[in-house]
Amino acid sequence: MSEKHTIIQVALDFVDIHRAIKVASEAIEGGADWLEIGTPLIKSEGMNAIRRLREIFPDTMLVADMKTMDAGRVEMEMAAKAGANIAVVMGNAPGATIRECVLAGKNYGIKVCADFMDTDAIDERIGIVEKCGVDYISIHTAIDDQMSGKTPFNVLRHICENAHTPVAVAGGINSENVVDAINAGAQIVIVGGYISKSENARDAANNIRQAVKENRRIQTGFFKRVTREDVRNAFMKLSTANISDGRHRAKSIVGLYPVNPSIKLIGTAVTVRTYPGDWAKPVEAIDIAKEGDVIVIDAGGTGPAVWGELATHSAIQKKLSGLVVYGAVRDTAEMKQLNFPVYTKLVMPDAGEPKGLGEINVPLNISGIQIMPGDWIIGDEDGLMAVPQAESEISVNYGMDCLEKENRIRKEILSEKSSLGRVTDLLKWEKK
Ligand SMILES: O=C(CO)[C@H](O)[C@H](O)COP(=O)(O)O
Repeated sequence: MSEKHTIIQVALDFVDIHRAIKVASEAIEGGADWLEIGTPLIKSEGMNAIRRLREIFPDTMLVADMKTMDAGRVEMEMAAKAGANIAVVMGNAPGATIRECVLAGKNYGIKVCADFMDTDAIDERIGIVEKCGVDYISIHTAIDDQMSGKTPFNVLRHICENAHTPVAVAGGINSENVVDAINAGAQIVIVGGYISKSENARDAANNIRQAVKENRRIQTGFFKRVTREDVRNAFMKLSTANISDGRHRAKSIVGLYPVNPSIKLIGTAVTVRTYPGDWAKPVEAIDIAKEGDVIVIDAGGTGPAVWGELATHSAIQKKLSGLVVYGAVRDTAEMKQLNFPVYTKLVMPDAGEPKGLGEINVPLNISGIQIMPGDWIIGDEDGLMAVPQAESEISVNYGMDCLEKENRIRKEILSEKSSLGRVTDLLKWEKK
């Protein structure tokens, strides 16, 4: 490996070989060096994925991300015989397994990379795998850990300074933070989602190449893990469908409809439980709420109205983000004119009385969905989602992952004049 040339390894984390081949071709055109047959692809297609990529890319270095934990010999042998140049064993696999991988690697002519994910006593472990004779080590933040904001960078520099083996880095590398990887001393950058989910994987690979060459951050709106401070901006990019998909088809709040369907609602909940038609607590809540909050009212799912034009003006004065009412509102013409996002069960002209019953900032349950004060409420033309405050980062990051994957699939459907079924090989994945 030349000292100056940073290796760009594209991780093909697909379940379908056809999509992996498309991205691999684009990425190589864009300047990627090595192709990684990702673990999902290996699990889905087996060693045939390596054989197929070897046929198409006879001269490219192929890395089989076997993530071996046991039976090192047979797994390295399989990868080598299928055409891989490098195979991956987990850095925290038993020492005996690492040794077997290295011996098998020598026997079958492939290199071995030890992959470290969320490893305790990492210096000690690296000492062990180096003693066993691995050829590379990788410092890796698992995709699932990335979703709560973790990155590989906190240990990377220390490892690069102390390891005796070339260091690779993986885990959310993109055209902005790849510079941090290089500056920390990584010799191989493993890039998965930033390239494989890009609508144009060629340009994405090229961006990584340019960023590395010029030691420059190339801004990207996607493929970045969001931290708590950026959650609101990230929710702006997501649809309620993305949010639901990202949390394993999480259920939405049903039975409420947007007064202004084209205006998105995003904010943190100030909750109100009141008696049907009693608008005292809803109006008091406006004064308690802070900028960016959404008032969520459970008024028993029935009329009379607990909210109207004057309350809407008041909420706008306080810079609130919207209103959700399990009950009734009125003055919807003004709400539309004022562009205030409102979701309600009912609309009716008759208001109730301000009796002062009920409570502010108590847990609510609307259509089976629990809403706590401070939870995120997101509404769009498809409906309403409530995201628990503690899950906001994870929810946004998995939602972004769904959005990014859909962007790539849409591009494949349009550019190939194809269909969702054909692009994703749907028949193969139907339940048997
Ligand atoms: O091995 C992997 C997951 O275990 C990925 O290939 C690796 O994390 C790179 O993907 P990304 O850049 O999307 O994190």
